[in-house]
Amino acid sequence: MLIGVPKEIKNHEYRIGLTPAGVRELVAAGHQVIVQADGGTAIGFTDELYQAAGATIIASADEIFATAEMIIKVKEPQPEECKKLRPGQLLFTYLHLAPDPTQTQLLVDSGASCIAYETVTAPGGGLPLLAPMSEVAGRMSIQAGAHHLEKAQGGLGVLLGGVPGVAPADVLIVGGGVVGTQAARMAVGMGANVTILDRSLPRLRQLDTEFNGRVNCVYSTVDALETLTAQADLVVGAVLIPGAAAPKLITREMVANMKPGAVMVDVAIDQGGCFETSKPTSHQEPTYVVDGVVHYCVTNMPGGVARTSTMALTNATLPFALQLANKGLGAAVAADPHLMAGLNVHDGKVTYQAVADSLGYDYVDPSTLF
Ligand SMILES: NC(=O)C1=CN([C@@H]2O[C@H](COP(=O)(O)OP(=O)(O)OC[C@H]3O[C@@H](n4cnc5c(N)ncnc54)[C@H](O)[C@@H]3O)[C@@H](O)[C@H]2O)C=CC1
Ligand SMILES: CC(=O)C(=O)O
Ligand SMILES: [Mg+2]
Repeated sequence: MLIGVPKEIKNHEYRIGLTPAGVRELVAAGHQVIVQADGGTAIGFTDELYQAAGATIIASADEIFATAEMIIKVKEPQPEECKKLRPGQLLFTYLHLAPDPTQTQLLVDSGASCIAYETVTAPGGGLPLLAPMSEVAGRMSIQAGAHHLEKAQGGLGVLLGGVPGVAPADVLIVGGGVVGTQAARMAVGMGANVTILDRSLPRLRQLDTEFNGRVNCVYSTVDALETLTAQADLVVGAVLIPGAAAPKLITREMVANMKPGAVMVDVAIDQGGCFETSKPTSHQEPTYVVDGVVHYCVTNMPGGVARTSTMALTNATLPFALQLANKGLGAAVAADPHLMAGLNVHDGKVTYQAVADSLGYDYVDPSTLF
């Protein structure tokens, strides 16, 4: 198969769809890979490294989109990229369609087959292609939160761990999945007083055991959210209903009752955000203030540590990219229901239930198509 890897064009997005090591695996399996010039240069993956791995370097994104049978990317295609997609072409990347009607319509119109990393599933549960970036974003959420709590960044002027004689900061993490767990690990490591809210009791039991009582594990209710947001110095939004728009759990009134200078990091912003006051921001201008509370809502947080993230992402996507390249879309998804779960749009149809429900499309069950 001819596989194309364009350079990412989202704001401050330096990740790339494949590492040179990933290219080498695909080439060894008999495939051809074309990579856009300078696609990975910013993170030390030079054109020479891609060539040494067996890729051909192509100057323009236009040529890659015009010729490749499968496009491997990182971020959801921007409108100019959506318009380059063709019927029968395969797109393998993050999509986050439920909160994004414009992109969804452009992908439907393109006639391409679009697999969303974030809805591919695993036999033991979980989301194997979302997990590595959730690990990164969870860890970064505390780093970003700590930074923006500094006075010069508009924050309250609080040190997460406190010092002997001064109590540590209160960190509230809403959602105890991959992002929430990694955020808790970092916050505990920095000495904060950490509370995780989740709606799943089995998950709260696991977290209680994992953190050996060092983290408060609390069932998520409106009451708990109201009380704990008012006390918090840093709130991390980390809930997910796979493929669907995030529920707005923290209301505008709750934000108004928070301490001025407190910081909220809404990691769930790529699914629309779980705070009523959230709106997407970029690495260039990551924060804004509502009712005195600093909001950090960067939709591509892992792009900030793009070298680590590119390696972590390729580790997870490569086995699926190989299946798709070796077998072609139809045979690959027919053989693997977990990969089929990733198919969000195919040949002008919406093939993921939560996206169809969120945006008012007819849902077409992909298992009826292959
Ligand atoms: N902004 C960014 O750059 C990035 C964003 N993300 C996003 O972070 C979010 C979280 O991802 P993961 O941790 O991987 O998901 P996950 O599925 O591992 O965890 C989500 C958790 O939320 C809990 N939950 C669901 N509804 C809830 C509710 N009403 N109240 C309390 N808890 C609830 C679930 O029980 C689950 O434990 C996703 O939207 C993901 O796309 C992930 C990576 C990067
Ligand atoms: C998951 C996601 O949105 C990201 O890595 O940017
Ligand atoms: Mg995102």
